[in-house]
Amino acid sequence: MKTFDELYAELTRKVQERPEGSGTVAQVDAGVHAIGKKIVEEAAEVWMAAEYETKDEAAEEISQLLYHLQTLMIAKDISLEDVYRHL
Ligand SMILES: N=c1c2ncn([C@@H]3O[C@H](COP(=O)(O)OP(=O)(O)OP(=O)(O)O)[C@@H](O)[C@H]3O)c2ncn1[C@@H]1O[C@H](COP(=O)(O)O)[C@@H](O)[C@H]1O
Repeated sequence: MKTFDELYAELTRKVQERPEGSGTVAQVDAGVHAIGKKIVEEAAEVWMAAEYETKDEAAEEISQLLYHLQTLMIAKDISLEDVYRHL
């Protein structure tokens, strides 16, 4: 189990170190347009899961959406503080 902040730190490290086989590195390299499409897809999956699937399935879809939002943040050099300042 990991927190939002811990995942962000892990993904940031991965993108800096570029380990072989990292999906995150591939996502960030694919760029903002590709990540944006993934976010829209994942958001729709969250909506559908919340309407028609179990609580646990909805939670899993939410975790995937949060992951893809973080890849966009990293691709755009947006820090946690940049976001939290608006909460
Ligand atoms: N939390 C996640 C995570 N959530 C979602 N995803 C990605 O999002 C995809 C889920 O999308 P879908 O359900 O739409 O599945 P899919 O359509 O088969 O996916 P694609 O064909 O589009 O890749 C997964 O296949 C992963 O590629 C994630 N990929 C990685 N992480 C975590 O990120 C960290 C770094 O991962 P790597 O960079 O891969 O080492 C690790 O701690 C991982 O657990």
